[in-house]
Amino acid sequence: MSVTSRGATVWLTGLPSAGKTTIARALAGRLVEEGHRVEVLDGDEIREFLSAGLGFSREDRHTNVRRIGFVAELLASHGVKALVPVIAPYADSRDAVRKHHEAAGTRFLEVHVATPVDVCSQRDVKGLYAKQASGQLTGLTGVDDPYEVPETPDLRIEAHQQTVSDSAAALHALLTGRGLA
Ligand SMILES: Nc1ncnc2c1ncn2[C@@H]1O[C@H](COP(=O)(O)OS(=O)(=O)O)[C@@H](OP(=O)(O)O)[C@H]1O
Ligand SMILES: Nc1ncnc2c1ncn2[C@@H]1O[C@H](COP(=O)(O)OP(=O)(O)O)[C@@H](O)[C@H]1O
Repeated sequence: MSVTSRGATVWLTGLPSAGKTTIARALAGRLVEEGHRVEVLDGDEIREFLSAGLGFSREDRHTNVRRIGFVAELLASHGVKALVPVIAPYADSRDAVRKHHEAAGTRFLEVHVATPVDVCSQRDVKGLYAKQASGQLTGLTGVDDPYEVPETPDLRIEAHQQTVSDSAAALHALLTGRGLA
């Protein structure tokens, strides 16, 4: 089987505004150019459709992450590189997704986009950190809601210390090293 037809889920976990989506899309562009089939399962889009009605409680986040993991595995099992830029703040949810993939014999890579909260809050792409600071929002991941840092990710990207293109290249190298690119 060629590397382009080997499916895998690549989960990019990290805080809001860490750069998960930006890096996933940069990697996706490169993989598509090389002939891979790629889907980016973006958290916001999923929450509008597949997870409509779910909030940000621990239980709802767990449900959201497991649903996304289910869809990613289906795609990956059919030869797609499923790139998932979704916060997934709880280790047990991420483990459940990993186990689901292992049970199906589908590759799963966990990537921690480790941008620190002070950098994320300065970027504040969606204005969530400002809302939290002014009391209009509570339960923001990394501020007043938990983010359990992955202990042994397949790759940890210090994304604030390098360019988007460097981060995408590091991810691509991970895939190459695992026989997936
Ligand atoms: N309270 C709170 N905490 C964290 N994030 C919040 C919250 N409210 C809204 N958002 C926005 O929701 C986007 C999607 O979240 P996810 O589905 O990735 O989150 S989770 O894995 O279910 O925790 C997430 O997208 P990203 O910024 O792309 O990470 C946030 O912008
Ligand atoms: N080195 C970098 N790596 C990734 N994103 C960066 C970097 N420097 C600045 N950014 C910007 O930070 C923002 C990250 O937003 P986004 O990718 O939507 O984050 P997330 O999906 O983690 O919420 C984007 O506007 C991106 O252009």
